[in-house]
Amino acid sequence: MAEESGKWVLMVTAQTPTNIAVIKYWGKRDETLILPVNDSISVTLDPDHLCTTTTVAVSPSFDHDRMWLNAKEISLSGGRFQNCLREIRNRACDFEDKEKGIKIEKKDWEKLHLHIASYNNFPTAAGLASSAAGFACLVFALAKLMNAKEDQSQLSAIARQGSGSACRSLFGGFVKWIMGKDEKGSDSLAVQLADEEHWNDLVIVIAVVSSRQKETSSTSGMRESVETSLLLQHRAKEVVPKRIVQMEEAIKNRDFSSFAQLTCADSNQFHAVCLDTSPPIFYMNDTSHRQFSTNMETCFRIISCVEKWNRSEGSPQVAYTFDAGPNAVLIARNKKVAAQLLQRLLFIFPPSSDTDLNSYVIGDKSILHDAGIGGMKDVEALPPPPEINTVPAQKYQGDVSYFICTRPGRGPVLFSDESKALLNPETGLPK
Ligand SMILES: Nc1ncnc2c1ncn2[C@@H]1O[C@H](COP(=O)(O)OP(=O)(O)OP(=O)(O)O)[C@@H](O)[C@H]1O
Ligand SMILES: C[C@@](O)(CCOP(=O)(O)OP(=O)(O)O)CC(=O)O
Repeated sequence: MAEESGKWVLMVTAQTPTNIAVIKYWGKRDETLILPVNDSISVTLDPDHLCTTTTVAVSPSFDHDRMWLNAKEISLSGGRFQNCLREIRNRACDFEDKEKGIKIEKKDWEKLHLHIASYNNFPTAAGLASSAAGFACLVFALAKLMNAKEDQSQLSAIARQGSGSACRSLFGGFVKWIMGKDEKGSDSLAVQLADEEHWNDLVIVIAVVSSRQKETSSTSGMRESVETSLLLQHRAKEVVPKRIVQMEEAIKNRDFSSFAQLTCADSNQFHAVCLDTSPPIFYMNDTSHRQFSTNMETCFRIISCVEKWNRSEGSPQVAYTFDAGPNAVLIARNKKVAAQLLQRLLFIFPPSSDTDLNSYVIGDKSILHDAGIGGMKDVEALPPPPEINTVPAQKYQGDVSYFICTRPGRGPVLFSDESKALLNPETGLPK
């Protein structure tokens, strides 16, 4: 290490996207290494709207590893954090910055402690894949800090040990997590199927029905499904392998009909597996009982709205998918369809009277503009969707918390601009 070893703090800041699975990962064959029972495929979401930013720092003046998540100090003692830290430290290489007088040899990384600060710009642990963006960002940033030479796929195999779905957040666009065969997990990693430009017509609207923490975590939910659901075994062995081939083909050919049909069917089967679990798991609800029926009904209303519209058009316009929570991720075939979708959603789920439209529809505001909606007057004037045949068409004001308009997005990036760092460059403590 450099002579004036107490003086310096070396930092790296990175930003990493979340992802939404269109062929779901549900079930592990190895709990510690996080090896799945089937391949999965996801779409990376635009980090401009949903992302994690993480700063990692190292300094001889730090006396133990520390982490702050969303400005609160959290423990790093959990096995998943420890596994990621150990794997990255094993791959650390020599580093030198002559200007700053910093020299770290491979063997020094073992002894040096880390400070980590991370911020999710969306709700944590609410079924919006915070663990995916979070662990991907941690591993990506640490790999850069420690000068590791691994490529993105090799890094994905480390992020996987933090949270399975995290391995898919190491790439932008369309990503496949190959389940692999190796007992040690060396071949269970993510690969990019196509980048974010490949199918840039797609628009994604997320209906945030609840941002509360869920009752059954994905980790324990899938463990219970592996132990008790026969449908899960059938799904992993017979259904998913065929769907993976079809989904890869649909993505390659930008075949929206096939993409939508597979996405909806796979989401529905994942929730069917949850219901087939003993005791059954209902993810389309909320931890609070008062909200239970409302959230459940909201999910079914969204599914029914999309199903009816798709049927009336004769071919799918929108795909829906739900992870381990009640939030609907809706993928529209293009911007025009997305504007029509938003009109339908705002007709059925107008904001409560005390909610401002600007905070009710966030993310890419151009979709609101394309839908011809500039204010509450335009929302009130929306006609009922023509395919709805109940007269008068029902409205469910306040049943959705807010909508996020986004699109397929890029993979992790590094920030060279120090103003983006979450740690103070002098002290290594949160800013
Ligand atoms: N930015 C982050 N950096 C590191 N770890 C994070 C970060 N954000 C979340 N996590 C970890 O992920 C956990 C939350 O994961 P969990 O699977 O419960 O929720 P989720 O990922 O938001 O939802 P889901 O995976 O069902 O979509 C947190 O308790 C924390 O351990
Ligand atoms: C429903 C899912 O979102 C499940 C995600 O599970 P996690 O990756 O959060 O689980 P662990 O590996 O135990 O951390 C489907 C998916 O993302 O493929």
